[in-house]
Amino acid sequence: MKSLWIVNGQIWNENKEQLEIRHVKIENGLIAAIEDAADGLPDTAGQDVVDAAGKLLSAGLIDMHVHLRDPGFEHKEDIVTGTKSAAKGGFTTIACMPNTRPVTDTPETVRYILDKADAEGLVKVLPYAAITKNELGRELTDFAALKAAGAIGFTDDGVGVQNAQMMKNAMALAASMDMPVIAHCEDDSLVEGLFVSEGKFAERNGLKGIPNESEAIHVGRDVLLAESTGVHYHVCHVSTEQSVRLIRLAKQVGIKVTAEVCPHHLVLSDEDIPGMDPNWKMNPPLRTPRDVEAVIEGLEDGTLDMIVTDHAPHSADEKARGMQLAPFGIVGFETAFPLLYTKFVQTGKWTLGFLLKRMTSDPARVFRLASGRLEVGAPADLTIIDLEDERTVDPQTFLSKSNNTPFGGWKLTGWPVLTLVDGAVVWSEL
Ligand SMILES: NC(=O)N[C@@H](CC(=O)O)C(=O)O
Ligand SMILES: [Zn+2]
Ligand SMILES: [Zn+2]
Repeated sequence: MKSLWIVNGQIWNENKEQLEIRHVKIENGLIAAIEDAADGLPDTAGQDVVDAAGKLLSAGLIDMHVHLRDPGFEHKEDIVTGTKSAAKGGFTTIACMPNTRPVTDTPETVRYILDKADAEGLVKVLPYAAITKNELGRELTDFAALKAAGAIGFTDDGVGVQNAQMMKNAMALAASMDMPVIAHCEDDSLVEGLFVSEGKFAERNGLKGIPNESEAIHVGRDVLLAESTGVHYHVCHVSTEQSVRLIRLAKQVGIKVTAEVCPHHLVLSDEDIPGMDPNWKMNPPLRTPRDVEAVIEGLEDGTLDMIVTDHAPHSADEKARGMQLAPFGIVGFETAFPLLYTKFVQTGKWTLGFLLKRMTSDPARVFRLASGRLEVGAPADLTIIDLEDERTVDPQTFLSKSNNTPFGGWKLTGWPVLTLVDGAVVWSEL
């Protein structure tokens, strides 16, 4: 079988904290060799070659929180368009949420997702299964059967598990089978009917806002339940200062908790919302500038382990219903890396290595994935990114079926140009 060489790529050296030019050889879907460019070009006669000169070569990005909407909401997205959109964004592994129709609460639906992703998807798809049947919070799903079918964890993302005993039972059962519980933290009684955060935007518009405690109350409850059950507990889309504080404390006392944060919660606050525009409506809502500072700090000190997009496509019709009635959620794959690169790396706040770590090896570490590292023997899941390329975000060009984003018109730098999964090019504009 032919090998593939990616020559002249710039690879981040974690120890030296700098980019170095390397030639990477791919064989049988794995990284077979990484050679120093100082030794000259390798002999590539008869083999495939991609020239990555002047560009970053990274382990493929990993996104542990996405909505592919398949089965059931294919007017928003499906496994083909969702994985295309992910590939274009530089992602090679994504984990999809179970708030589908039917809810991913049976082995059949888990297998449907895995089979379709295998046959038609462009990137690796890891399905989560629901904690409770139909995500209604009343009755646990069949964890053992769902795990056997290939689910990688349990979550009712989209809604919080309201009942503490239900959550405790779920955690105890998940712990007994070495599976994580992933939580959308939201106390319904504090949120009912509200759609923006407490803060300046709500005040200016005469709206009652969602209080920060609605999220943090669940985080506090759940870290205690994680402590008593010993489960690996993972907190979804952390957005408040209080949640960061609770997770930090929980980690300090050795509770097995991990957490994620979304690009929009790192970059936007409620004060940036331009008006009653549903493309700025997502759950959790954009919080105050103080919360934005806190989640950035949390990500920097490792309290928050990884960045996830929470890619949440909704159709133009659904988003046209106005701020109050439109569904929560924004798409994320095709802007995540350039957004964060522009806002945090180009400004000198983070190193490139830090951003890459939080989007590759950290999610891989937390969820024990084989990919996420650019090293010999690892799967050749790779992304080439043009760090000089500046483009204006045009939602109409998204490969996602949906274009609900607040970032339209933003000038961003650092666009993925080629994505490989198991050594095969799944998307390229090189
Ligand atoms: N994040 C969102 O605003 N929406 C998500 C649900 C979720 O992630 O909780 C969705 O499914 O649309
Ligand atoms: Zn959620
Ligand atoms: Zn979600």
